[in-house]
Amino acid sequence: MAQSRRLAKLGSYLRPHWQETALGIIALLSVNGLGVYIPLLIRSGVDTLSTTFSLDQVLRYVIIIISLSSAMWMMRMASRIWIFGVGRQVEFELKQRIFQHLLKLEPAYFASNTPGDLISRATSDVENVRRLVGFAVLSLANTFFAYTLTLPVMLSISADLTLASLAVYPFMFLLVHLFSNRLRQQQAAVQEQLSDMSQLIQEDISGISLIKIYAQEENERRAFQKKNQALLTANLTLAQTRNTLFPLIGGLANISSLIIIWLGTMRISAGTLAVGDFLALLIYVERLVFPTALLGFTITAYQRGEVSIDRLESIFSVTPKIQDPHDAINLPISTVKGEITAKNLCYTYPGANTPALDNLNFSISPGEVVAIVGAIGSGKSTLANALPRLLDIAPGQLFLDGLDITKIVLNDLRGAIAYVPQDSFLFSTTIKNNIRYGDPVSDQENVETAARLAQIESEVDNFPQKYETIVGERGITLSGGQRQRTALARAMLIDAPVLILDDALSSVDNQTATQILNNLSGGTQQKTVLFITHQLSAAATADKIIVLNQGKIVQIGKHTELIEQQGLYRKLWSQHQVEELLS
Ligand SMILES: Nc1ncnc2c1ncn2[C@@H]1O[C@H](COP(=O)(O)OP(=O)(O)OP(=O)(O)O)[C@@H](O)[C@H]1O
Repeated sequence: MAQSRRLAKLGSYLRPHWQETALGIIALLSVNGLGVYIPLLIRSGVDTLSTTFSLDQVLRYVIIIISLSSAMWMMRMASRIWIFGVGRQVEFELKQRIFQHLLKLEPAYFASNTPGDLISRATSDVENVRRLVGFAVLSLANTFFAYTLTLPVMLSISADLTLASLAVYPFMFLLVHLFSNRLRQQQAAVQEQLSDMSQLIQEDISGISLIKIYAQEENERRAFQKKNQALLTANLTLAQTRNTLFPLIGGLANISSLIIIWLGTMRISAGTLAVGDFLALLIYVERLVFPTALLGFTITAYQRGEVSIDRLESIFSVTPKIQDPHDAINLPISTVKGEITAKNLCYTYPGANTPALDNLNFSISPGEVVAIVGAIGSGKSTLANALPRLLDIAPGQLFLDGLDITKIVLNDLRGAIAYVPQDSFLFSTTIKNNIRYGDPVSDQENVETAARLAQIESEVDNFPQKYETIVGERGITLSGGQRQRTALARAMLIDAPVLILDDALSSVDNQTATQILNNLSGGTQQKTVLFITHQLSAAATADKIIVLNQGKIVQIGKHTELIEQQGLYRKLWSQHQVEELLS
């Protein structure tokens, strides 16, 4: 990103907090104003007292200087509170923005952007921007005021001494300039390595059982060591650059103090410089040493923040592909009948060579129970994901109640569909909250009814905490079948006119599956059900079966019709019967 655009972004982060930022900067200005005034007071005190010494005078100077120094200290505190506070606010808002933005993006985005990388951006990159907005802004403003206010006064006291003491500064700025590009690149490398490592940790923790089953601990350990080593190398390279630059800056800044002491004392002994002027100059040079020595840290914080701005903006710049069109049509759930039509429906995954859905045409009447069968990878889940627009389907191909799904308000479309995906994901909360996820205010009775329809009720009753049992990370871990039926109960709780089950009964035994299907047909007279399954005995009970092969519909019909035809369904059915006999 170009420097000007980065600055514009930085400005946009600060704009909502301009008042606190302005107050902080005014406070810094006052700090530096007092920082210039106090040495002048000391000079006048020294000059006065060296001619007419009196204890009263000393006391007066001491009280004034202590009061002004206290005011300066309070102003410095206030500047830190305001500016660091803005940093924290910006951090909060960025995290909020990232999360909200991610929620708007389609699942395909998360297939190509790993959770580890996104987590690292939402944490350590946001942290870097906080330091840029807080520490770097404060430090840069402070350095700027220190120079612009102090230098004119120094020059007015002794131009040649001031210029002599500043002789080292061009070298200092040259150094900073030479190092800044290198620092930015090395900082970016550290951030990348950190993301890589977060991703590996995240993936390994999710796949821990697999690692153990395949005895890959050693390989994973080595892979981690490699990433960790790369991070260490990147951090050390960066530290090396910083450790070269910072002491060089600090050393050069100290040289300017030495120049003042050396030349100043010579002038005092020659009688061409007053002691008060010498003291004031020395204090000023010392005052400049700190912000100058800090310049290295400030620049690092600034550049680190810039790299992170780029990394965050690359998330914000992704526009959600699936969103409401400007002329979106409302479809209140109570009016939905559940008629589904596909006209030449095609879908190709980004980067794939062949379509996952290839010219599908079908029509499903309201209340129909339709089974979708076919070999692995034939496009069944893709079809299930297309209807609630989890995929970016082109307009004019898929219709609900005759309305193009891409024209329907997304929330209305999704509200009309209850969906049980292939992986029965549960949140780490109570069973009750998992079941009523789609309707969080639903009462206990509804939750229990849904659990009964999904055949999970008796098992939940056996848990000590029943529906309050926490599942997942810090609670009971459910079996695959229990997870599936909890996910099924979640879909059953919503009174949606369309129900999509993507292989949602694969982990339950035949008897339970049949019972659930009976509940489904009994309780869903008016629901349109799309039912993906590998269990052909379940498919046989459907009103209609759609047979997919390599993304194409190869057969549509009732079970009794399809087994009469030569074709894929008859082949699958024969295989199924052999499996039934063997089991
Ligand atoms: N995110 C993706 N990116 C690219 N290709 C994908 C993606 N998801 C699925 N595919 C491909 O699309 C085709 C259809 O996949 P889909 O998951 O719809 O099959 P399926 O019939 O549901 O299979 P299964 O019975 O195993 O669930 C497959 O060739 C698959 O490799």
